[in-house]
Amino acid sequence: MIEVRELTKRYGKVRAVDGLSFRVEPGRVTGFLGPNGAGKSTAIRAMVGLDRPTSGEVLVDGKRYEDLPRPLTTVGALLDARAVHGGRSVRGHLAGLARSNRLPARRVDELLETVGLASVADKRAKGLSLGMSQRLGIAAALLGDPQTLLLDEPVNGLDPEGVKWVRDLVKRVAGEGRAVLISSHLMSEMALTADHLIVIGRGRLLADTPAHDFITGNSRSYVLIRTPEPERMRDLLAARGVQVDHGPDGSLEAVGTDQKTVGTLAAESRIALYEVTTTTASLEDAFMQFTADSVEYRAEQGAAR
Ligand SMILES: Nc1ncnc2c1ncn2[C@@H]1O[C@H](COP(=O)(O)OP(=O)(O)OP(=O)(O)O)[C@@H](O)[C@H]1O
Repeated sequence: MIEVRELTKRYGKVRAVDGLSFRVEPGRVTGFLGPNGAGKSTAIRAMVGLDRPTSGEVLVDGKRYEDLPRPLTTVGALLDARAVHGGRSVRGHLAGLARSNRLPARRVDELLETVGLASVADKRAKGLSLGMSQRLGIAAALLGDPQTLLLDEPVNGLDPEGVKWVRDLVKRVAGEGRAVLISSHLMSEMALTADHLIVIGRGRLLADTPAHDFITGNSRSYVLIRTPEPERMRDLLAARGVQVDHGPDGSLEAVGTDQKTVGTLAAESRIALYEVTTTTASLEDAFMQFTADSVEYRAEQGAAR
């Protein structure tokens, strides 16, 4: 479990992270979202002691990273997949990490199998494709069998099979009662993977909420109706207090009702229906809506100063 407490990190005049507080709880996958430059990587680096906070702190299982006796057995992280010693082989890279962290050497071959790199174990780590480097980085993060896993953009460069592999892996790891934080710009993937979301913008916390609530709270679901008699249909729904907007191509968008109600009303009034579809927004829609609002809000705040 990770506890971020009032974390601030400044680079010169830039507040990369600004008074950020949240927890990464065990037993679930927490998605870490934010527009480019929001401060996600900086926050993750601070969690594993690679960046010293300007103020505030991060606790991993109640301790600061630098006070952990054997950090890799507590928290594993994938930050920059390309940051490996190029001259070493894939196996050599993991074996070196295992040795310096007093971890059993047999873990290395186990993990090479787990992440699907056994066949390239003797290749130079530098020659790996981005996707394979990501797998190697994930293997390194898992080496100490940690209770907390931090993955910064782990599916970057992976093919669809690799993306699914990461999704299944993090779900399994969280299912074992571990804490997982994963950042990604692939919203469709986050929607399939994350149980909980932390959304940040300009270094500040914007949302800390179950993924499902974030999507329903920041998007509009409606019943799309196509009929040759849109005006009559609209009046019927409006008379029952349903908000009806005009969609593209003469369609109607009814908010706060369902397909059954629409179908029954139309049948009772002998109105033909060509289409009745419930439309729910995606995480991507919700994220765009949510961050657009926050950008506007921040711009106004900035102007008021
Ligand atoms: N080492 C550094 N020196 C100076 N500025 C930095 C440094 N690292 C990050 N920044 C700045 O801090 C801000 C946050 O960057 P960070 O990489 O943490 O964001 P991010 O949310 O991970 O972005 P992305 O989604 O693009 O990866 C940016 O304005 C960035 O330019």
